[in-house]
Amino acid sequence: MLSSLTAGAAEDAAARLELVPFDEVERRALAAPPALDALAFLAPAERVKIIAEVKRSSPSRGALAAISDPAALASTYQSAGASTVSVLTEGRKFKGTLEDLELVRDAVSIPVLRKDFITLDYQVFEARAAGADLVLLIVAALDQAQLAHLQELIQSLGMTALVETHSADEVERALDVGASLIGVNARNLSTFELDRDLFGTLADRIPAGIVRVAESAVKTAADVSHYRSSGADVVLVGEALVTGDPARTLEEFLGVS
Ligand SMILES: O=C(O)c1ccccc1NCC(=O)[C@H](O)[C@H](O)COP(=O)(O)O
Repeated sequence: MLSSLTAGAAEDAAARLELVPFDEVERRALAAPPALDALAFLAPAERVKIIAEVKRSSPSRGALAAISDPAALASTYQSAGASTVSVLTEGRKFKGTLEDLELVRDAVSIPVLRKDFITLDYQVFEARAAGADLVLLIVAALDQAQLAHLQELIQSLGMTALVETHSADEVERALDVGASLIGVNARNLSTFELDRDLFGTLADRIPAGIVRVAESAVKTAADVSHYRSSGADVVLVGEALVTGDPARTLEEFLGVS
């Protein structure tokens, strides 16, 4: 599944490249207002921080929420205490768009993450042009040379890469390219199996000074608490927020010490 998602996202980017040539998207990226310092917003603190996701649909769960106004949802997240908003921009399975990201960018003053299947420089320039401060890099979708190159490109544009892992070997690969923000996704992106204990088994491999993000599979505040007690600085939540009352749910999750 991961390889088909990645191939589909690259195909869609190639179609957009026909409309907006590479040089133009690069020019827009370089002309965009500077990116926010996401690491400052996500730095370890006394309380857990939350990246709140705009998620309409997913391959594992199908349609989750209509979300006709992503900007309003993002504003709700910010008011309820989110430290960053994640926007799924993949269209085929997640029903997201880059326009969603632009709308969210204009609505909030906290960092915005482009969550997609990124393999191309073009997608990174698109992210910056749309106002993203962070870009997701999924280690399993990239070889080491691509990972190093994209991480460097993201940094050179003033953004931060959230480098996503799912095994000890992938954490090593993230460290090798100098990632400063490492996510452990509880979801196996090929089988969709969820393992809430995976973060705890990998957290010690991520040295102090690097921000640790536990991603996916949060249903209740007890799950946030579980990640926090296993060493998470930040927890990334999608489905539980968009399918419930986003403000109340987020406030409840942030109540975890
Ligand atoms: O969510 C999916 O089904 C999925 C399937 C394949 C690749 C990626 C997928 N999701 C992306 C994410 O990692 C999540 O949207 C994110 O971590 C939030 O997860 P959740 O809180 O469980 O909605």
